[in-house]
Amino acid sequence: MAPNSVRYEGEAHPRTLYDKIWADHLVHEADGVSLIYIDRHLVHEVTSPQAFEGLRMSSREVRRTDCTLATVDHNIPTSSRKNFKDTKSFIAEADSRTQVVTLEQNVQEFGLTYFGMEDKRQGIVHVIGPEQGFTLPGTTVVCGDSHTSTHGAFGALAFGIGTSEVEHVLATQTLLMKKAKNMRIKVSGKLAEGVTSKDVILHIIGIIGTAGGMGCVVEFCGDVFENMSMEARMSVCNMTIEAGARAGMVAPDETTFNYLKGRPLCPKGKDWDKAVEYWKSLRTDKGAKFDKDIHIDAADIAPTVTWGTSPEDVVPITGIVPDPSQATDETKRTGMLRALQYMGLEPGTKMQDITIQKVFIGSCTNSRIEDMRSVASVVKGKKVSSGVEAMIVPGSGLVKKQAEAEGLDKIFTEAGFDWREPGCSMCLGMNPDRLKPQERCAATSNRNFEGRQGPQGRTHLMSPAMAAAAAIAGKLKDVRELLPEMQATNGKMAEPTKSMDFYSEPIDWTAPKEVQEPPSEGVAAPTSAGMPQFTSLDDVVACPLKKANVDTDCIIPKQFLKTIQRTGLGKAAFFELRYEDDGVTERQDFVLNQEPYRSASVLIAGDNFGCGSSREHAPWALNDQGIRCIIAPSFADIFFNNCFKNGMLPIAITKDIVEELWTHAEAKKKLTVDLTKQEIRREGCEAIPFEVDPFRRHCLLNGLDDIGLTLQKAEHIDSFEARRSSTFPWLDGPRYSRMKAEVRISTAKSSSFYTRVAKGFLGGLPASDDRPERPPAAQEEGDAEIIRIRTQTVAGSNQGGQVPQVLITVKAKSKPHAVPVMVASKGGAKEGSNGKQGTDW
Ligand SMILES: CC(C)[C@H](C(=O)O)[C@@H](O)C(=O)O
Ligand code: SF4
Repeated sequence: MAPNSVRYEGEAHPRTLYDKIWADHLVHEADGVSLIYIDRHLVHEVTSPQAFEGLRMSSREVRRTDCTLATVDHNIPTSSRKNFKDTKSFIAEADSRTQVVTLEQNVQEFGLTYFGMEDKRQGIVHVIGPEQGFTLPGTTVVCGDSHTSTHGAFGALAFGIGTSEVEHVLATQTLLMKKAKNMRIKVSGKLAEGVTSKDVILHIIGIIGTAGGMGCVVEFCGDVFENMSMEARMSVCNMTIEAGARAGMVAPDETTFNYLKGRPLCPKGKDWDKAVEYWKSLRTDKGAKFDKDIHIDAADIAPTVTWGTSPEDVVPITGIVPDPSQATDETKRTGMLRALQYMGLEPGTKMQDITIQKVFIGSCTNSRIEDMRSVASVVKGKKVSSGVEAMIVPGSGLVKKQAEAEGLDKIFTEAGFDWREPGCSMCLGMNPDRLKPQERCAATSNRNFEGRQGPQGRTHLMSPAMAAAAAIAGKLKDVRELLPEMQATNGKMAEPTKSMDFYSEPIDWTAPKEVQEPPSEGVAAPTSAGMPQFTSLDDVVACPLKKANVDTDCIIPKQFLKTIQRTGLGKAAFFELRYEDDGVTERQDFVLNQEPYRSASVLIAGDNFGCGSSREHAPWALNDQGIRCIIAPSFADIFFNNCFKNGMLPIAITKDIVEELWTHAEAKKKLTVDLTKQEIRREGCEAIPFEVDPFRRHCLLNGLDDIGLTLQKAEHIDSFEARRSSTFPWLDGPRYSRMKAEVRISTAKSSSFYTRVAKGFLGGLPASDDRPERPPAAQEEGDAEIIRIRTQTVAGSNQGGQVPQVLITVKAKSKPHAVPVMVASKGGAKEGSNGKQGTDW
């Protein structure tokens, strides 16, 4: 099979890079919904516990352990690990510890490769993927994290997903999706010295806004991106999510191939040649259509900084704090006033007059080796201004090691910087690194939302070079003024001392540990039936939340992300808007604290609701607070998606209607949201029709979960995987063929035996949710050993019907790990996941 992208090259229907990758990953298409295969799944501790628990509850396994890579980054302290014994004793904060320990247990139980705190490859999930060559051109890459867009720098289709989708990918290696629109952002010309990739992306967000890329996959092109290093491209793609697009990408080229060659998980030998040949085909065809097109001149870009609480609040460093009275739109003006008050700034203040107390260099945007070099070139031989605390947090253990090999750590510490261990650190402050209230920080991270780096903390986003300049000056500073001095000390700014050899040092791709018996052995738990239904909300109060760009950090701040449950988050909803600083006293000016809105089940909000982080904790918190439906002019893509996964209905409707509904809600009048008829009704008014995707509507009305539905398409996934193995052999992990062989060894001798066991098991399957016991006689036969028997229910072909199946996990006695074999089902579904019994799954 030729890859789809090659087959169409140059034909009558020119296609974009995104179109091609999409086509190469299409497993199945029906009713306007596509089942897309996922090549690479990165996992971290914050968004995975509930997903693994979901697998456990429904007795499911991780389908492609060889395509899944886990690490810890958000919760871990970045203090020295010299005395590290284990996570339990190292992480002082109880909830953070629980989340990390839970991941450790999950990777053990499900047999996943894991870079834990003792592993030098541990780091921020978006730094380690590319570093290992796990991220490859032409692949689909997902993670329960919005900055997965980073990996698009390699010409991959990479995007963040919610926890329900994490579970979906773990179980099926696919996602149900709708194709996004194509958007092109072209930046032509040459960047001036002192202007970096971070300035480019901040400038772009300033122009198109945080909702500018909504519903689109962005392709960055033009000489500026072509001339960028991979690190710089990653910083740009990383912040595509801040521009409202779920994914951003740059076509792979020689820079990409040079970066990748020799990395531990990259194809080798003939596979490398074959891969490069395919990767070269991954370019947008001449004449391909983009739904949105933006052109920017590189000469217009200056070192750029943020002044407010949204990444679109940018000005050149030579600019001033803007004046809200100049805003044309009322919601915008109110937003600006609030931002200035929060940031403690006066309109008209020169940006370079703003003094700072903290500097944070790190995060998945800017914690790679080039960023380290860039900072070193500015601070070499200088001192951090007195009264400023400055920290540098490398993105991974390998970045740290390389920086130290290059002597950069000495430059930092001599200048007065605190040189830390890798992690997300003060980007989000889920670990102990946080701003104090009112502290002002020059940060290289990607979000300046209220409370992001610590409650009441004030964040200015900028490039590593600019943050370094701020550290030295004690206030925001134009790094270009330092250029002559820097040239005298360093030669050229950020001159790369290229040392790829370091990265190509052979590293073993950890073999998973022996699969352990899970605690919930044999539990027959509801799966598809677990999703609440949504039909209508009759005669209910709606709460008017007259605010645009409500981000998910605002819907639920970081301190509540440490739970390993999906429930109990109601109190956390809008925590900082809702409570005074004591966290208990309600703010009277917040609408959800007023009657009758306190118990509202419908929320009517402004544009771009739910932007920012992919945290599914946001819909969980709203749901727990009693909100089942959100009406807004537009939604951020990931949040929108996450709502449906929790039986909630987001309705996108025009601004005029939203304003009309605000007035109606302010008059405390009731309304009905009817999904069956797809309309909003108010007494004495005409019904307002709304659009909802037919597939999602069907799932909501029937309370169906996607995983159950997808598992009905198992044979499509099987045959896609077989095609993928022959067309893109480099995408299968080194253990994959062994895994398949093992199943054959295990089952060939005894497939009828397994079928007998399974049928006997199904025959005795109780109607209730009593726990059937594993028959003790069925422990082993021949070379194969049954290590786990579970029942699971999947949605049947009849709407909403539940079909029990038996999943037997077997392993060859001589081989180290286990593979699930779905052998029989009851109630009309075919036997075996691939039409055969007990083989090859
Ligand atoms: C915790 C995670 C869901 C979140 C994200 O999606 O971005 C985090 O990384 C962030 O930066 O806010
Ligand atoms: S944005 Fe910050 S918190 Fe989120 S993954 Fe990146 S470094 Fe971690």
